[in-house]
Amino acid sequence: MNDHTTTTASVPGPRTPELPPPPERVRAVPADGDLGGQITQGYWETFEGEASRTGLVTIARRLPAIVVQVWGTAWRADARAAVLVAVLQLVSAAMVSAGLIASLGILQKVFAGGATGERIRAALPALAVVAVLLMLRGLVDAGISHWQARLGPRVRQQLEADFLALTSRIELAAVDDPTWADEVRRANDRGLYYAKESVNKTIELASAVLALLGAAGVLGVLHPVLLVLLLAAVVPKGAASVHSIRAGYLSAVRQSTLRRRMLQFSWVLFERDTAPELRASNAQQALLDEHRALSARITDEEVALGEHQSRAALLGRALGGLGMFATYAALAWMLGAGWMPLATGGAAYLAIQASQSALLRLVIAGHQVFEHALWVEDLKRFEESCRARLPRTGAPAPAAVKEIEVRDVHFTYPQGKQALRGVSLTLEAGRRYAFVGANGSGKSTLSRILAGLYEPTEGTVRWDGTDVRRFDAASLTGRVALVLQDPGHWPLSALANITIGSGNITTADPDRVMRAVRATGADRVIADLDHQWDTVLSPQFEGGAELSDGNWSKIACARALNDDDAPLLVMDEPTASMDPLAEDRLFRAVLDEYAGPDTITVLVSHRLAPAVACDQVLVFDQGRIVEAGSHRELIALGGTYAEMFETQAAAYRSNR
Ligand SMILES: Nc1ncnc2c1ncn2[C@@H]1O[C@H](COP(=O)(O)OP(=O)(O)OP(=O)(O)O)[C@@H](O)[C@H]1O
Repeated sequence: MNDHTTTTASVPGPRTPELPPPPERVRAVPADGDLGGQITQGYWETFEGEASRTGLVTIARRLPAIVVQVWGTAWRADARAAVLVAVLQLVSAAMVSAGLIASLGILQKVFAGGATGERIRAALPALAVVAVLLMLRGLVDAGISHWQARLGPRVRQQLEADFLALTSRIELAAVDDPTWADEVRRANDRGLYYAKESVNKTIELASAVLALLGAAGVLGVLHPVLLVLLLAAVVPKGAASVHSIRAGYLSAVRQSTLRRRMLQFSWVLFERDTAPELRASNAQQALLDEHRALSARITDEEVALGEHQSRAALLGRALGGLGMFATYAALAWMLGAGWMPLATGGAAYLAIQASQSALLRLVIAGHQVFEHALWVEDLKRFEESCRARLPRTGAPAPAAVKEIEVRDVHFTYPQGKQALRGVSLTLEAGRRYAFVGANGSGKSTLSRILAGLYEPTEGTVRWDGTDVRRFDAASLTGRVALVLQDPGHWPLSALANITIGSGNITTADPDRVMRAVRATGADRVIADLDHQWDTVLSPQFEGGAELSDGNWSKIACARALNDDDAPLLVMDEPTASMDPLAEDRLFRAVLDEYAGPDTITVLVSHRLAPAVACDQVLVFDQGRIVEAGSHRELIALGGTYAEMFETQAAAYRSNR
């Protein structure tokens, strides 16, 4: 036996500090002002800094890369629709410009000298061009709607698929990180939506630019001064819009933590999990008050933002109105002074109208693309950070293992809690191990490290001498059959709830499944369901069912045992909710039937009866293994294990 797993004397862990009595006044959530700081300071500061550094020039510089990214997604989603939408939008914009030029031709003919009939006849060809263009544009616009209707949903599907494929694979430690929790919500709620919308918005922007170039070109030819004056009319409005977008964006980022906290209060008020206890403890009012307090802070922020935006819009409009007044005044003055013939004046009026509407479209589209670009950037930054936290790739983990060596393993959670402080042990095939010890002593953490869900912060885990970091992470977890302390309640059929343990919800090996459900007692649970194997284990589906906690545990254990090729079986408190007979039956099945000569079996349990049957018991205390040996050896040692065992045994005896 390895010297790390022989009987050891108790090692004292770090001292737990004294707990002072609680204050009379309870704080259910961090005090006012702490929310933004304590919970999210890290990401908030970085992000806010980033947003405030993002000026118009930077955005304009980044825009091409974003457009390429967005259109790359559109291309992957539906290449034909993407090309057609883009081309048709551009054709439509070109038609608007051509229509304007033809309209000018009509005006010039109508205002020229000669008899009215002749003038009308002279204008007829241009009129015909306008009519044909209008008709064709109607057709082109119908084509755009048709292809956009195909493209939009497919882009959404592609974006969601990319996003979920990435976020569902990211290493588990990242999911524990509260910064990630904020970012993933923001990316899901905003980033995906805006990324999808930005496909259309970039087209609108391009078509507005073309329309403006056409109209402004005409205006510039008629009189360049008009062009300058027109700019003075539109720039203030545009600046006000951009300012409002920036303020809205920064406000949304500021509120994201607050909103998440408020949503948590909404959920506990109406979700099923908390519904019984909410009513039993009459906690509704207390939680409603907390919700109201958080909601009031969001309301204040929204009101302040709305007021700020409307002030900016008012200023933009006032200045823009002055600019527009100056443009028309200049036109009138030119006509009055005889600088411009009436026909050209009419054309100029048309061109001003067209330029104004194109400029307005440009401002709105630019406004939206700018807003969308910030969120798309945010989404892309988030996806990039996820890519950096994807589990490692490498050689496939071996199908069999004779010895797993854990050497001086330390582990600290992202929240800063040190859960393991130098754990060493050797696990051998064909042997059964029991992890026991106080709550919070690190048993589950080590189980998850053994299962490949976490990587040690320090130290190594070796499979037959090979550091597991050389193995592909997914292939390693695939070699471990695992029952978690808090197993997933999958809203899937009973059968899929069992086969999902090996990553599969479409096929089953009937003999293997039957053996697993018999071993755990899940056979009787499933037999009792209305649609047996096909019953969806969620009451939120019609015909679905809810199981008791103990019965859920039987399903979770069957899920792990169905994966009986796995050389490592880890069961973390599998029987915590089971009745004594079910527990006894499960442990017998695991230890006698499943813990074969090629399997390393690890049981984590507070009930010590199965520890007696294990080959080795490892006692955890404050992140360390303080005792290791067989049941007999540890009883003889008279340490923590002996005390725990005697206390439990005495409790059972005294109850007889
Ligand atoms: N996801 C997490 N994020 C941060 N800290 C965690 C996380 N999970 C566990 N911890 C902390 O790590 C320490 C070890 O927890 P662990 O769950 O490994 O203990 P355990 O021995 O399995 O306890 P129990 O007997 O109560 O199941 C505890 O202090 C716990 O609060």
